[in-house]
Amino acid sequence: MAELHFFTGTMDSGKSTLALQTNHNHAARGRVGRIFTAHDRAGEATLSSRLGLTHQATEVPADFDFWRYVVDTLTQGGRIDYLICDEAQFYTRDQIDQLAKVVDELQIDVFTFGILTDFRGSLFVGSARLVELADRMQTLQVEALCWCGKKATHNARTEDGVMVTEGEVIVVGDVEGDHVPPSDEVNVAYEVLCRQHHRRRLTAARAKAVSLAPEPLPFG
Ligand SMILES: Nc1ncnc2c1ncn2[C@@H]1O[C@H](COP(=O)(O)OP(=O)(O)O)[C@@H](O)[C@H]1O
Ligand SMILES: Cc1cn([C@H]2C[C@H](O)[C@@H](COP(=O)(O)O)O2)c(=O)[nH]c1=O
Repeated sequence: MAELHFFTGTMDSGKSTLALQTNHNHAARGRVGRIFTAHDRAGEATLSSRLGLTHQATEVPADFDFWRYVVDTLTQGGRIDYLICDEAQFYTRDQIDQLAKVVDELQIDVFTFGILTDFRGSLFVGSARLVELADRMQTLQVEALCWCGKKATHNARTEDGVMVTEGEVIVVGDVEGDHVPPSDEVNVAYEVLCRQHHRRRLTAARAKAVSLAPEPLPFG
């Protein structure tokens, strides 16, 4: 029986790596798949892992119809055994419904990968629908960690180093690294945090600044 799988975890938990590994293992056994992604950091129509692997993919804009794509391919004599769908948090509700229909009506396995919640801690549209429809939902085993050492559960967004909770939902970016933008641009980055530190807006940099601040003198 074909199934709709949803693999989830915070940013930097290995989802894209697993997507590429899943494709590799199925392709190695002669199965024929198609790879999709949306707004990957590496650019359009690319599925990229931080471990260095990349693969050409089909970009999924909001008006892309998975059902039509698969039916058209099969009608033209093509073969599809499975779909790999990365950055699935960005897919629309309709697109997730189409993926479920592909599984049920065409017996094609669908493997989706994505983060659950946005920088505010709210479910992404695509992920919410996957939670509702997936046959299997699995959280990645390699846990990303908050600066305090606890399991990270939230994806914080920073602008010039300051955590923000308002703005556009979709802003492509990476967990903090060496990237330094031109001085006239806002430096948007992400940092994974535990719930408590996300709630308190306590990023690693702010925690460090607070711990280095001199103690106030006691009043006599
Ligand atoms: N230099 C490195 N050495 C070893 N592992 C790394 C390195 N950089 C990133 N990783 C690992 O790569 C994984 C992130 O890969 P990726 O598939 O891009 O994550 P996601 O798609 O979930 O954002 C994490 O498990 C992280 O530990
Ligand atoms: C939290 C959050 C993230 N994004 C973007 C940032 C990255 O480009 C992707 C996540 O990619 P990853 O492979 O899981 O690291 O999503 C966003 O647009 N909005 C957000 O709120």
